[in-house]
Amino acid sequence: MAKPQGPHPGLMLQNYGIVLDAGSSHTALYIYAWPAEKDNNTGRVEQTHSCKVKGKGISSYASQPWKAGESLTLCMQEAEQKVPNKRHHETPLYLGATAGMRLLNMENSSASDKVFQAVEKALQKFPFSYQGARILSGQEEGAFGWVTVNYLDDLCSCCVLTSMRFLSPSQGLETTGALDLGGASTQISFVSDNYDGSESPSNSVTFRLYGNDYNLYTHSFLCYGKDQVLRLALAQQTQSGPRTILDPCFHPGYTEIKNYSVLYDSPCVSGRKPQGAPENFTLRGNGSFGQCQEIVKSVFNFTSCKYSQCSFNGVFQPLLQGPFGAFSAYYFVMNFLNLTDTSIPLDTVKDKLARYCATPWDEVSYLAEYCFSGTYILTLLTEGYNFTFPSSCVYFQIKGSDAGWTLGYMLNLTNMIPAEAPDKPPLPHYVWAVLPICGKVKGQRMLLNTVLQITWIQGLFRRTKAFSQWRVHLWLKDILSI
Ligand SMILES: Nc1ccn([C@@H]2O[C@H](COP(=O)(O)OP(=O)(O)O)[C@@H](O)[C@H]2O)c(=O)n1
Ligand SMILES: [Ca+2]
Repeated sequence: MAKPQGPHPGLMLQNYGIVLDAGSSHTALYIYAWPAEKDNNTGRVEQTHSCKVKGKGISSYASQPWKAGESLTLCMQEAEQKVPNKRHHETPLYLGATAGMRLLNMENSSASDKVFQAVEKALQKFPFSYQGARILSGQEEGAFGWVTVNYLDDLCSCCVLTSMRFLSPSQGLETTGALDLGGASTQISFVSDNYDGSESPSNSVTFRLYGNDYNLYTHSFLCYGKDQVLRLALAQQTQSGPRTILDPCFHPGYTEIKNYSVLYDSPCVSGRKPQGAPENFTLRGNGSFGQCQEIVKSVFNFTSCKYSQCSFNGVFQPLLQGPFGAFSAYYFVMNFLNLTDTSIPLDTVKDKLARYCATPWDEVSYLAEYCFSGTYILTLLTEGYNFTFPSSCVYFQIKGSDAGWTLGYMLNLTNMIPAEAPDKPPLPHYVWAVLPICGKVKGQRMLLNTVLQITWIQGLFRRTKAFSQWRVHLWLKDILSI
């Protein structure tokens, strides 16, 4: 179905918003734009530009905080070029930091404050409307990722419509879960019919969508991002303080000298450094997927669960309900390994990964960590969260690789999607629903022109004024592909 024609894009006055994603491994800047017209009922927020900040994440500048500010300059100058001059002053600028800064704040809160001061000083030099820099809670990170996933077009790139059913508004609209894998934390967020938020309320975020209450389940596992999990796995293997380890998660022929102090310099493993360990140890790869998976499994705790059911580490998780969009490192790693096709049987995926891990290092020769990361992702999904493949619809790409919490964060803070909401019935009389079965997208698209009105019920963000005014209108369009 053809999209509704608006005015010529060149004639349209655009609004802009800028979000800096200060992740544990690096910072990225995103520019979003949307039509400024009032009463515009086709308004969509689109990402118009992104810029990857050179160097590491801002938490890595703990001992030289001014450098954290400086590191942002080039991308900010680029943003000055990309946003038209006359819109600069009205363009809100946000910086949200995630698990890297969460860990630094736990470890050394004055260092974390200094990093924020430096970042703030640098950002305020630019002509945008600076709205603050802060650490997102894990819940916010998960919930905003979910908002983004459900806002983006082309949600169901791995789902085919195998059945259509009518849903009355009281039955609600099927939403897509969000899986975010970072370097230092990982988030899972989804709506499950079996979850009303009463069990483990700290995992619950309640939205009101079209007069329907949705209980979003969300959890962020700090230290379970892929870079920190690698530390956990290495800590597991070096508890006796050896000079050499034979690591099955690295390719045969791979060797690396690792420093004990550097490895154990993270709150995720602190206090576990073996007494009397030498300065360094040598990591030698032996490329065995099966053994690697055993090590990776050992970083999950499955023994205690005080709830009706848990994922791991005693964390409550309701029954999975899909489809799910997996982004950030899920996408980068699985795309690199050519394993994004979740319709292939799990054993085939494991065979492929086993072959990759067993490939000698001199044939791979760069990017040493993909065997480990692939093994971790597979283990996290199947053992940690209990996804079954190929029947669980998890798709590893959402419109490029830029999906993340940033768009959802901006939609919320600008209080606007669309601020100029049209007076439309909240739901059409019928809604097509998708059964999440993995496969190829075929055929035409249905236009679902729908307004999702989200009201934050729980006082998750009570402390900040902007959040207490949460009232976001989301247009979900084109979400169904048949
Ligand atoms: N092209 C890219 C970009 C990032 N990544 C990884 O994606 C993860 C992004 O994490 P992040 O910096 O957002 O960290 P968190 O603060 O979200 O935990 C890191 O592990 C990066 O190494 C990647 O594998 N390939
Ligand atoms: Ca991230």
